[in-house]
Amino acid sequence: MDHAADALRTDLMTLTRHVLNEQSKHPEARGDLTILLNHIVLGCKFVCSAVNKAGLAHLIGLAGETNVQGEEQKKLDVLSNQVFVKALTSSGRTNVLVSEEDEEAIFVPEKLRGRYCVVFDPLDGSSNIDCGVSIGTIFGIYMLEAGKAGTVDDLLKAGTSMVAAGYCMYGSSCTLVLSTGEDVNGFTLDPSLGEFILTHPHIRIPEKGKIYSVNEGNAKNWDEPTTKFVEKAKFPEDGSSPRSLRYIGSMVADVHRTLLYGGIFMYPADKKSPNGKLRVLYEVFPMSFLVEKAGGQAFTGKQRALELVPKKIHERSPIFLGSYDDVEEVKELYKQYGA
Ligand SMILES: O=P(O)(O)OC[C@H]1O[C@](O)(COP(=O)(O)O)[C@@H](O)[C@@H]1O
Ligand SMILES: [Mg+2]
Ligand SMILES: [Mg+2]
Repeated sequence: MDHAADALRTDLMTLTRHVLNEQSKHPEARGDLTILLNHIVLGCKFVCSAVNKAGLAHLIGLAGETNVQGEEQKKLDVLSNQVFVKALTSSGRTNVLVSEEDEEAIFVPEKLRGRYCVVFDPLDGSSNIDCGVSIGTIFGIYMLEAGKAGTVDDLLKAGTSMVAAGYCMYGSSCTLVLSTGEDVNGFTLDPSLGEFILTHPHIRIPEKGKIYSVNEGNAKNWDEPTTKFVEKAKFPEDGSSPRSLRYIGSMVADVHRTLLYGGIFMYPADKKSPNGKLRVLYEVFPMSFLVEKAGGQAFTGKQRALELVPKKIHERSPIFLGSYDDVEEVKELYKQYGA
C-alpha cells in the first residue's frame, strides 16, 4: 500500500471540505450555512491579500472619516468593511448585519435575504496596521426562523444563541479559526493554492496557563480583583514561577495565542471605562464562544460572558477569557473582593 498517498488522502483537509463534512452531520441542512461560510472565507482572503500589500501600495493612511466609536478610520478599515458587507450580502443567505464600522444595523434587501444574521469586526487591532503587527477579522452568526425579516432585536440576545463564530488572523500566516457549535478548528491559508488547510484540528485550550495578557498601562484605574490577579501572576504566593506577560493589542492575536498556549486574556473594567473597551456583539461574544467550545471559560466580572444580553448593538463589556483554571481564579477574586 502507498502509505504516503494514503496519509495525503486522509490528512489533507480543506476548509471547504470540512464545512461540507459538518453539513452532512445534519441531514435536514440545505447548505445555507455552508454557502455563507464560503462567502466569509472569500472576504477573509480578500482582506488578507489587501493587508499583505498595504505597505507597498500606500493603501495605509487616513480616510478622513471617523467611525461610530469616534476613532479615525484607516483606509484598510474602510476597505475591509466594504469587502465583508458585499461578501455577506451577495451570499444571498444573510438578513441583518452589524459591523463595528457602521452605526446602524444593515438590513439586506428582500431579493438577497436569507435566514442568517452576522455580527462582525471587519478589521480588529487597527492601531497595529501601520507597524505590520497581526490584525484580524472577527465574526458571529445567528439563525432566524425561515422567511422572517429580521430586526435589531434578533441580535440583542444572549451569546449562547449564536450558531457559529470565528476569526481570521492576518499575521505571519493567515489563520482562520472556526466553530460551528461543536469543536474548534484552525485552518492556515496556503497563499499559492488559495486554500485554507486544516492545520489545528480540535483545538483544546490548556486547562491552566503561564501567560496573562492585559494592557497594564490602565493598572492605576483597575478594580481590586483585577489588581490582585495581576499581583499574584507576578508575585505568586505559593513560590511557583511568575507568569509571563504578553500583550499585542490586537484582540484576535492575543486570543489566538491564548487558545493555543493557554493563559488568560483580559480587558477589564476600570474607573475611566466602567464597561471596559471591547464590544459585546462582535468581539466578546464570538471569542467567548470559541474559548468555551475549546474547553475554557469567559467571564465579564459579573457573569458568564455568553449569558449577557446586550441592550445596544455597539455595547461594550469587560472580559476575562482563556484557560479554565485561570478564569476560575478571577471568578474567585470577584467573589472575594466584589467589583
Ligand atoms: O490599546 P488598548 O486599549 O489596549 O486596546 C486594545 C484592544 O483594542 C482593539 O484594538 C479594538 O479593536 P478595533 O481595532 O477593532 O477597534 C482590540 O483588538 C484590542 O484588544
Ligand atoms: Mg476590534
Ligand atoms: Mg475593528
